Amino acid sequence: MTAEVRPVLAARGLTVVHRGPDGPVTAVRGAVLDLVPGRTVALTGRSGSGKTSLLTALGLLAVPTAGTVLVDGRDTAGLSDAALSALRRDRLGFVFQSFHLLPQFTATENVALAHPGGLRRGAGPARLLLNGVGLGHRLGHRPRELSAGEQQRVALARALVNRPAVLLADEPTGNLDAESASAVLDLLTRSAAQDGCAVLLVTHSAEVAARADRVLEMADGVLGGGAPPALPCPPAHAPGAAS
Ligand SMILES: Nc1ncnc2c1ncn2[C@@H]1O[C@H](COP(=O)(O)OP(=O)(O)OP(=O)(O)O)[C@@H](O)[C@H]1O
Repeated sequence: MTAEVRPVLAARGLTVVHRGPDGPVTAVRGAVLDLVPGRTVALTGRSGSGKTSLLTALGLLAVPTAGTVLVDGRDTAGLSDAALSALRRDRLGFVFQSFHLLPQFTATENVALAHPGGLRRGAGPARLLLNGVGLGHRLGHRPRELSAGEQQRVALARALVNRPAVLLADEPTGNLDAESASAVLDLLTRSAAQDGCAVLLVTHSAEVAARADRVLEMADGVLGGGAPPALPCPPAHAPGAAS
């Protein structure tokens, strides 16, 4: 019998309406979603279907128009900006389409700065993660001295260095060749399997989606269902695992 696993991040009736120049645009319509420790969910859908809007609301970066996001079973509606930012820092990791790396810092420093121990204590873990995504030879490069795909991998390493409970990644393999994409996917699936991280990744690639435990499709703001996870329950040490 499979033990029930509590979601670390959940959406209930999540609706996002943008105010566009020509009037409101409903980007997400009542999404319901559970992300559980140790599982990877791929989110697919055509351009403009609402994937980034959903990710942004799930990541507590924008207040939804309706519905709510729960972190560790706790409703985040009405939390102060400080409380939301603490939840983002302590529980969530992000990889955005634009990487938001700090231009004056090296690859190692960009990753280490996101480590709870700061630059000094984070440098070792940062180097390990950068090696894991094939950037061991670019540790001292600043963002402008890196290709787009290399910057994307630095952003992924930065998102993982504080061992987040949830990783939200917007097309983390979008700029990568097959070999680099495979290294990134290995790192993501390893983070899920070993650290119990719940991963949600937006992708246009059928190959990437095939490596996820579950695939969900968005169409015109509606989040469709997907095949249930094929894997057995996540590791016993994962937070939130029911006894
Ligand atoms: N800030 C905004 N103001 C107005 N409309 C917006 C805003 N952001 C997104 N939209 C609209 O909301 C819809 C969903 O956009 P979103 O970026 O979430 O789609 P997406 O599925 O991530 O697309 P892509 O695959 O191209 O990145 C689109 O029609 C878009 O034009």
